[in-house]
Amino acid sequence: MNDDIQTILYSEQKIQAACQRLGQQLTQDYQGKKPLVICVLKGAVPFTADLIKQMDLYMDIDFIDVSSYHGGTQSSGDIQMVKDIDEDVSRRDVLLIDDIVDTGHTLAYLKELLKQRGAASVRVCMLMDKPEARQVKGMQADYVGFNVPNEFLVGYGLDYQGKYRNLPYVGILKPEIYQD
Ligand SMILES: O=P(O)(O)OC[C@H]1O[C@H](OP(=O)(O)OP(=O)(O)O)[C@H](O)[C@@H]1O
Ligand code: HPA
Repeated sequence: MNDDIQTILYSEQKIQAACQRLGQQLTQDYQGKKPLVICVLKGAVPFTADLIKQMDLYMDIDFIDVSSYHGGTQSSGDIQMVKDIDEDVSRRDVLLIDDIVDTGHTLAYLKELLKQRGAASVRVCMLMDKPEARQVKGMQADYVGFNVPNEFLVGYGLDYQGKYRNLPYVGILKPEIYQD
């Protein structure tokens, strides 16, 4: 699997340092609160697992699964709910955790959903932001680990055709691996 990678952009060490920095900031900002942390499946699993260990807070954790990349490298823009959360979000301080904001369609859908359900506050923590790919104007995360170039990335949760999520780093695939 590692042989399929052309370039490593964010090493395991850099990612862990980002988790530590973000975790400290979140610990300060949510002091005295008990946020409902929502991990966006499947890509945010490694990031959520590492980030919450750096947050010195009481919290509830839930999971939501929405999908718009149907196997390839292009967002369809059509978001489908695959698995909803179990918790009631009304009057909760919600912290949404995802691996990447790219076109912004997923984030726009999730923010609207949580607002409609009556969350007291909704903040978003992303490991990566790809600003050049944005299609939904003004869609931003409140906390960001890295601003990334406009490339299709894999690893640390990010997949290509379901693979590479378990890489401990984020990188770019060799061109011959892509099939679309
Ligand atoms: O800003 P966008 O263009 O909407 O892209 C961002 C979303 O795409 C990926 O999820 P995906 O839908 O591929 O599901 P997955 O996490 O299960 O891979 C990623 O984890 C984000 O949730
Ligand atoms: O660059 C990416 N790689 C994998 N999945 C993604 N989902 C949005 N952007 C990406």
